[in-house]
Amino acid sequence: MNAILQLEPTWQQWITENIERGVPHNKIISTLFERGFYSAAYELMSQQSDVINIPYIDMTHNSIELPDKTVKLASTFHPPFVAVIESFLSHQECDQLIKSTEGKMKESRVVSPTDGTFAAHNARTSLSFGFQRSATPLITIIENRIEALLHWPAIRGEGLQVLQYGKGAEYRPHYDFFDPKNENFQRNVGKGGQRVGTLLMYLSDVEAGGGTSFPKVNLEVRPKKGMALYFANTKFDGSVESLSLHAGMPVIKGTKYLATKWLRTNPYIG
Ligand SMILES: O=C(O)CCC(=O)C(=O)O
Ligand SMILES: [Fe+2]
Repeated sequence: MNAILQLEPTWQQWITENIERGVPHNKIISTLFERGFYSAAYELMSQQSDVINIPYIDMTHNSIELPDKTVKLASTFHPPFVAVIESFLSHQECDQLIKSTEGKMKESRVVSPTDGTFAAHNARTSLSFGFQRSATPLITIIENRIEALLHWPAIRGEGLQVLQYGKGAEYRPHYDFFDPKNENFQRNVGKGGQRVGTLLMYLSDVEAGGGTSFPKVNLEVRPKKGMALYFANTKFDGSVESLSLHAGMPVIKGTKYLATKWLRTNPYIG
């Protein structure tokens, strides 16, 4: 059964009447989000191609057909919007991506809240390497897959970052969006706008620890090689989603490899 049919008849009628009256889809979707009818909102988003201002996943089926493979939508959650996609990358693609960073990994950096520059910080103790967009044929394939999954042009994305967390390494609770109240906001959004969403791709299994946790909503996703985790950093109206606070939990046993894709509002020129 589709999501709109699962609504009370009065809501179904409300949607039909508003569409017939010519109310812009964006307005209807926005109201559905406000009222907590997330599935119906996403269903409406996937039925029309007007300008949609957030990335979205077609949740009408449990599998999603992407240009080069079919993936499985394993779990969804709201709010904040979180989706888990199984077998997004093959094991071979994961291994190849890790291999392409050999000898290139450096201490990860974070955007400093005090001056907006990138600097190493003890809140993020992984090693990382940042690729340019389309840096390798495999990265281009992955970027096209992300574009199709999220209905978001590849150009509105930063280059892929590959991260390596050894034992004890973590990324403490943080937001991926740039804080509009911070005076360095303009400097960070200047190159492509806000970071509207984040797609994490687990490149390895981890024996213990290393989950991605969302402490404000008591949710934790365990790493699984090839699995992807998407979460929205902003709401439908573009404002920041404070529930998207998240952390890479310390690795207890094993090594965690991850690829991170940050999506921007506008084309990102790196
Ligand atoms: O390591 C994780 O699970 C989270 C990574 C993360 O938050 C990020 O790269 O922005
Ligand atoms: Fe993050």
